[in-house]
Amino acid sequence: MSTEPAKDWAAKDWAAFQYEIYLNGMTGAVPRMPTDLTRLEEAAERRLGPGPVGYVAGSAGNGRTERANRAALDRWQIVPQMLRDVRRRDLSVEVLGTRLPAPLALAPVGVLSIMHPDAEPAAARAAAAQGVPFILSSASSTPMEQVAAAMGDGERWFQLYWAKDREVTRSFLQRARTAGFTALFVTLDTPLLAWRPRDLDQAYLPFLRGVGTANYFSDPAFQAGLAKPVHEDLNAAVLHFVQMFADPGKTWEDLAFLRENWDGPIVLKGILHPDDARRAADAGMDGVVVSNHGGRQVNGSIGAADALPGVVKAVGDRLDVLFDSGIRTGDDVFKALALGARTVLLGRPYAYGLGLDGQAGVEHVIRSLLAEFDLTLALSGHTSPGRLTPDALAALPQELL
Ligand SMILES: Cc1cc2nc3c(=O)[nH]c(=O)nc-3n(C[C@H](O)[C@H](O)[C@H](O)COP(=O)(O)O)c2cc1C
Ligand SMILES: O=C(O)C(=O)c1ccccc1
Repeated sequence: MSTEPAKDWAAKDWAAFQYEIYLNGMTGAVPRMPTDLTRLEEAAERRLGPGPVGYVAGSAGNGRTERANRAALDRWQIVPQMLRDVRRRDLSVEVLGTRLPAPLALAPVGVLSIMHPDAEPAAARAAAAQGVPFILSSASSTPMEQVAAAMGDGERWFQLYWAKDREVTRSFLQRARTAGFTALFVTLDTPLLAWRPRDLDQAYLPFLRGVGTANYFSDPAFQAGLAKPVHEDLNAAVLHFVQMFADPGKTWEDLAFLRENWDGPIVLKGILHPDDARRAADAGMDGVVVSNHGGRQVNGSIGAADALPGVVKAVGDRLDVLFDSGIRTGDDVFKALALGARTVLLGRPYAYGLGLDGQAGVEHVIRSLLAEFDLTLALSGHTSPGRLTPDALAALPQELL
């Protein structure tokens, strides 16, 4: 584990942003985007229309799991403590052997070009500028090598959709390593795409038009499975992508293949059951992301924050437990950390930020969330995310649920 101190600017930046936004009050200049990140979806929809925003906002079935994600966070309340000298705060955390300036990473989100033409490179630059890791999706609109170049000296984390074709997976891992990616996030909850009525009813499925296939279409192992080059038969290439990008046949035994082909940290994304968390630890994995894919896969599944304590109890001392699904505000970050997550990932809000203002929009989202989290931490009597425990929370009284 590295013990290097947090980058100097990191903790100060969120406080600087608090002042910058606050001092607008002297001139009356309002920010270009809402500082309440729960209002971004509505703003993005006005700008971009119902197709792309519907795809990002959408979830599985009738949205029960998305609501469960909110309910699972909302059922906890923070119990602030006073007179604890909170002038000096350090938001840094250690994750996967690396010190991060704050307990936040951008979740892998595919097809970002539907939100903005600058797509993944813009999100990657924003994340690097703020010192926050960007997890690049396998289903990105831009080939991984180009996104890696945009990441500069930021953390390079890659999310793998574990393809049916071994050679494609092997090739992705090799390319990712060559491009300088260090940690691998393997998403397990999407061996099939779920029933998503909003997309079906709008017939808006971007990858069926070839969006989000850049890593595949540029891959020699993928191309080897095509009768004609991609540009000569786009539909055949898209169908080939659809039938091989995921694999419902995988089992725990297959993890050995990834270990053999990746020498950095491996994190399993989409873990909800404590037994699965134990299997991940037994298989020598370095972390898990407690996540239900933002409610986009199993309708009726457990809210992610309701699954978090069980996973932390099962494996919190054996590997790093990360969390996503439903994080929207600073107090959500606080609650997830108090329940035992080491870091949270943010999904939809940064995609909306990208849609509204490109790289600057993503930076606005990161800075707003961390500024709010820093204030929540301080006002609740705490100075460091690593020291939060469930004692900082109380369960909402049953009659108010
Ligand atoms: C439009 C969209 C595309 C996504 N694409 C991927 C993906 O390619 N790989 C992946 O592991 N997760 C993907 N996810 C899931 C996110 O990584 C993350 O788990 C989820 O968005 C977190 O929930 P939140 O949006 O409530 O923050 C996607 C989510 C959205 C909204
Ligand atoms: O939409 C998603 O949630 C997702 O994970 C995905 C899968 C394939 C292509 C693009 C996005």
